[in-house]
Amino acid sequence: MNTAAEQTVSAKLNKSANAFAEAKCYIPGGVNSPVRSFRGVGGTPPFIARAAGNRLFDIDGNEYIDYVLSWGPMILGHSHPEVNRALLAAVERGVSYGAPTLLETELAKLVNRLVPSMELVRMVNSGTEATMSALRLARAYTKRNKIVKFVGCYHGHHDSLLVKAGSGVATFGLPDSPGVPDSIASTTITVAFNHFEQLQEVFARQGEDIAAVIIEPVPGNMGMVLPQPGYLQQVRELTARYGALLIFDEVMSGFRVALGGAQALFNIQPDLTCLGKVIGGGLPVGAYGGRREIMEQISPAGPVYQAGTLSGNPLAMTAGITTLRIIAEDPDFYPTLANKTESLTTGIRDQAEKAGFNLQCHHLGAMFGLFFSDQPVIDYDSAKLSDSTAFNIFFHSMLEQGIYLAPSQFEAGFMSAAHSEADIQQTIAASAKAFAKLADMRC
Ligand SMILES: Cc1ncc(COP(=O)(O)O)c(C=O)c1O
Ligand SMILES: NCC(=O)CCC(=O)O
Repeated sequence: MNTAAEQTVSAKLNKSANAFAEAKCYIPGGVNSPVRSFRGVGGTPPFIARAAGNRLFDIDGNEYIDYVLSWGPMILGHSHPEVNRALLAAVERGVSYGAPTLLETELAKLVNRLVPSMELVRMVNSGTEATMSALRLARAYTKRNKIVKFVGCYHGHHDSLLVKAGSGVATFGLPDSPGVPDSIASTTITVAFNHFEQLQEVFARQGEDIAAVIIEPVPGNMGMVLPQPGYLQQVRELTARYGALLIFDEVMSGFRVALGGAQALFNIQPDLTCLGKVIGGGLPVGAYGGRREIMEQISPAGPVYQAGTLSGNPLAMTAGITTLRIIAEDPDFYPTLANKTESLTTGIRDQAEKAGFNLQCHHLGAMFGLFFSDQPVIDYDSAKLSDSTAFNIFFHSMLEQGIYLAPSQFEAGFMSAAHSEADIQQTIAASAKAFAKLADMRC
């Protein structure tokens, strides 16, 4: 699909291409999550053999500076020695018990300390489970059925929220997924992010029926988009006025835009919060939590059922505890990450400008987004206006030069503690070459 850049990459990915072909014989599309397939940008995804620090190593012997970081979790970098040591020791004690452990309380306490709005915390195995369970709880607590979500926000792949979703759904240009019953989709109302008047209108018409508004406070699944000043506060006030719960989906922004997540940064207290990614330190963990009185509705404290054979798994808790302790201990951890992210995005934007391209660069904490657009990007409609062909060519040129970005314009990028100044300069230099290639192709 893509050009010379892609063919050069493919030549370096012979083993991966064969592995991908074989995987497709046994796994739908050859992947266990669609966003890994490179369907949006074309070409062969490198099959990864191992990872260390900020590097990925594929089975063809190529090495990449990684800005995907397993889609966000690896904030300390891959194979962090302290996390690995803790995990190896945990393996020796047995990998799962299906019975209470001290580790679960320890992680819940840590989360409560870092995100105080989460007075009670329930561990699950993924971000999807966290948002799915939070919606059920919100519906039960308010005795209302309708949910409001924002176009281009992604909250996982369960029925209620697979409506006008971002991430892979946006990348592949899918309308709402087949298999989601109309009866469920029709309980989900969608409005544009950053357009408070739309939310106001919805509440004016149906406010008494709305159980919850679920929002990515800093969306990262339509590319990375920033909330307009005061917007999240307005959403908070409106939901409170109508007795609807405000659910912050901080699966991506949690422990990433700041230690306490977007809610700490913008000083907003949601009723419920969903976490995932960083909280598991690379193992499968999600969590939801919030006001005690609401969370006490969850079984067995209350009647709302939610369960999990592997929930609170000792390995996952160990990786999460070790990661959160490390990031919480060092007061310079987030300022350093934020500076690195800013210097990366500023450097890339400067190179784009030199080559005559308009690039919208967003960053907050250790999260960033790049749009090939001369318009401000504030919502899904403006994100869609960006030039995806230019992005695809840029993406493949960067990959060829050993820089691993998310394979879609509708995804965010991530910085880790393991990225050095030299890596950032190498990435900026690679971007200069990628823009030069794009400029050549334009002529
Ligand atoms: C904001 C947000 N919520 C929920 C999810 C779903 O998490 P998971 O993929 O762990 O199910 C994701 C990522 O996939 C996400 O970015
Ligand atoms: N931004 C989208 C994700 O993080 C999802 C990853 C996946 O579904 O594999």
